[in-house]
Amino acid sequence: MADHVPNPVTGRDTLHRARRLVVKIGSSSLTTPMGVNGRAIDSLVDTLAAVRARGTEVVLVSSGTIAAGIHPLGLGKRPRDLATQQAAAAVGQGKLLARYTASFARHGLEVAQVLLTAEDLIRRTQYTNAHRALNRLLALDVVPIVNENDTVTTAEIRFGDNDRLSALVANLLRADALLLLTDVDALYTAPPSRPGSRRIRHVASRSDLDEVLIGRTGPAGVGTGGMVTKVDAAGIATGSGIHALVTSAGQAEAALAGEDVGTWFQASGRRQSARGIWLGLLAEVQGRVVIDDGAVTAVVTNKRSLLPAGITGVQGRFDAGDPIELADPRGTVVARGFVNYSSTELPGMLGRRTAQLLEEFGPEYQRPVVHTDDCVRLPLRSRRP
Ligand SMILES: Nc1ncnc2c1ncn2[C@@H]1O[C@H](COP(=O)(O)OP(=O)(O)O)[C@@H](O)[C@H]1O
Ligand SMILES: N[C@@H](CCC(=O)OP(=O)(O)O)C(=O)O
Repeated sequence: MADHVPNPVTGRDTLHRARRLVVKIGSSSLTTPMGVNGRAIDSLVDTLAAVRARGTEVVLVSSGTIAAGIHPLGLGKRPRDLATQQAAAAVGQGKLLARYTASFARHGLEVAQVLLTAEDLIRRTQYTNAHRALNRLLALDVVPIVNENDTVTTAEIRFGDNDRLSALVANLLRADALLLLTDVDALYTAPPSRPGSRRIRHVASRSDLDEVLIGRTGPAGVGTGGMVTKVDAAGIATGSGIHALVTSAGQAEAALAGEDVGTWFQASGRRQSARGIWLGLLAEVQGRVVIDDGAVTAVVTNKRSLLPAGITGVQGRFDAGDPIELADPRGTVVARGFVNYSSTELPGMLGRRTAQLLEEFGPEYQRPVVHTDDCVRLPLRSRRP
C-alpha cells in the first residue's frame, strides 16, 4: 500500500497505452475565487491534446461549474442550498465550456458538452442513449466534456460529486483507466495537512486502506466529496475492471506518461452494469422491507420478484419508484430495488397472495413489490462483460 510496498505490480503504463481514458478534474484545480482559471485549463488541455495525438480517446469529466458561478453572481463562497447551487451551475457551465472550447480549438479539437443526471445512467433508455451519443462523439474525434446536470437534478436523485459519476462513465464506455485529478498529488495515509502523513503509491484492495484516514474536501473549499468520493470512485472503477489513478492536475502529464506519481488503484473485478452499481452502492434508499427466509431464497437465490406474501415489515417512508432495501429477519440487507408501492399502501398488502390482492384491490395490485429486473442482490458480485 504505502511507499514501503516491495515491487508492486503497478500497471501504470496502462495510462500510456490506453485506447480510451476517462479523465476527471475537480473544481479546486480549475477555478480561483475570481472564477474560471484559464491557465489551468490551457495546461490540462495541452496535456489531453497530446494524449489525443497519440491515438487515445479521451472523455473529460469536468467539475467547476458551481465554483465558476460564484464570482459572477457575487456570492462570495460556495452556496449551500440546492437552488443557488443550481443557479451558480447554470451560470458557471457556460463560462467553463466557453473556455474549454477556445482552449481545445488551439489544438484543432472540437469539444461537446454532455450533461448527465444519475437517471441517465440507470434507466435503460437514457443509458443506451448516453452510451450511443458518447461513442459517436468519440468516433467523430470530438472530446466530450461531461458534468452532472446540476441545474435540473434534485436532491433525491443526484450524484452530487463528479468522482463517482466519472467512475460510472468509465464503466459505461469500457475505458481502460480512470484518471482522477485534484489539488493534492496522491492519497495520503491521512489528510496531507497532518504532520507525518505519507503518500500511498499502490492500492490492491480496499482492505489496504483500513488504516488510512480519508478526509473531506481540501482548503480551497469548492470541492464536494474530498478524498472519500475519490476512493469510492476508484473502488467502483477497479471493481469493474478499470484501473484508477488519483493525482494532482499538475502531475497529469507525468501520470499519462505512466510515471510513478499519485496513487494507483489496481483493477480487480469484472464489468458491472452502471444501473446495478448505482442501485447497489450509490442510491440513497428511502426505506426498508423486512422479508422472511422463504422470500430471501426466492429473491436472492432464485432471482425471483418480491411478492407481498414474503414481507413481514415495512420501515421508513417511500413512494412507488423509490429505491429501498430488502432485509432478512436478522436485519442483514440482502438486496436493493425499486419498489412498486408506497410505504402507506404496502402494510395493507402484507402476507396476501396475488389472487387475494386481485380480488380485494384490483388488477393494478398484481405487480410484485420489487420486480426482479429492478433488484440487485448484495453484496454486488462481478459478472462477465
Ligand atoms: N487521506 C487523504 N489524502 C489526500 N487528500 C486528502 C485526504 N483526506 C482528505 N483529503 C483532502 O481531499 C482534498 C481533495 O478533494 P476535493 O477538495 O473534493 O477536490 P476536488 O475539487 O479536486 O474534487 C484534498 O485537498 C485534501 O485536503
Ligand atoms: N457538478 C459540480 C461538481 C461536483 C463535484 O464533484 O465537484 P468536485 O469535488 O470539485 O469534483 C460542478 O460542476 O460544480
